[in-house]
Amino acid sequence: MSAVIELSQLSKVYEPTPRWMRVFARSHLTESVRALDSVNLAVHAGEICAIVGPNGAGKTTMFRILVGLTTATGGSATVMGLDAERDSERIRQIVGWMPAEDRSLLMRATCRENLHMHGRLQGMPAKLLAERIPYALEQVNLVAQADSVVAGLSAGMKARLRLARALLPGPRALILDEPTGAVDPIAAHGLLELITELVERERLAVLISSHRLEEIEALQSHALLMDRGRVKYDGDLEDLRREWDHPELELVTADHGAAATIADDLRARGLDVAVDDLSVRCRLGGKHRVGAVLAGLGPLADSIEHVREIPMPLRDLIARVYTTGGSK
Ligand SMILES: Nc1ncnc2c1ncn2[C@@H]1O[C@H](COP(=O)(O)OP(=O)(O)OP(=O)(O)O)[C@@H](O)[C@H]1O
Repeated sequence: MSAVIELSQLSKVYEPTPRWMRVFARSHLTESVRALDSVNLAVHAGEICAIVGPNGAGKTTMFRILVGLTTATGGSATVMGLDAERDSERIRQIVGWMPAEDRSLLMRATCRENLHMHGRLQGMPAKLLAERIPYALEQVNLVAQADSVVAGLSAGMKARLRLARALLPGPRALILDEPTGAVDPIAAHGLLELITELVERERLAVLISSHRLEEIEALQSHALLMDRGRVKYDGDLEDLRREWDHPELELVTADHGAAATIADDLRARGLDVAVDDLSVRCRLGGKHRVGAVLAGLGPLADSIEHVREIPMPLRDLIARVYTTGGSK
């Protein structure tokens, strides 16, 4: 099956602002910035790919290239085989785009009016819009609010209206830049559930960026970890965990003497150990696996009452990928 969204060696360098323009520019570049450096990616129909990375990683630049708002300086970006630069008009008809900062909702207009105006600005004929607006409102559960003024809606509803806007053209791909940015955690959870259902129902290919890692984990998606324009990891979050997780092992012992003896034994095997009352904790990883660590305790294991393996939070897992530069 061929990919819906495909990036091949995609690169983008922002050139320094010419000297004569610096006087006029509010902010200007004195050196060139490599925002994307040979990025490869394939997202298929029905697949969500989470783009994760610190500020300046290149997420927004990638999205803007895909929707034709800026051009690449190397490589290519295609959606359903259409080139993001040459076929940008047609791409806009098959890609729904929800930008991160969006102050473009008309607060005094209704949801329906907002969708109508947006559709017209995108060049959609009125007849087509008359069909698409009720469909888009239904997809995001805003039918009851169709004629409500936007100013009176909750942040979660406003985010759903922005999603409805992205759905207007009947897209095959969705690009969502920080979709839950201004939304409280409960509404954010609802929005992500809605997106997941949509993807399954409509078989959309989705690129999504979020600074909230717990959300990305909940999506159970493919993940592209980026740093300063380069790809650090490309794969399933589950595989990422399998490869990089250094879980914490907690052994709860019967008495203080046993806790101290077990801690000494583990330290002698090179593990970093902390003792808290009857509980002995150590971080696993590398050659240290749970089974081997427990087996190595021999008869000492008889004094263990409870064993718990605590996975690393996704935040720490990703930090490990960024900081260790390849050694697991
Ligand atoms: N229009 C521009 N002109 C010059 N440099 C830019 C421009 N847009 C982005 N950059 C630079 O390109 C790099 C990547 O920025 P980009 O906004 O794509 O990253 P990001 O991962 O989306 O970051 P954030 O999470 O902060 O939005 C940064 O160093 C940024 O300063």
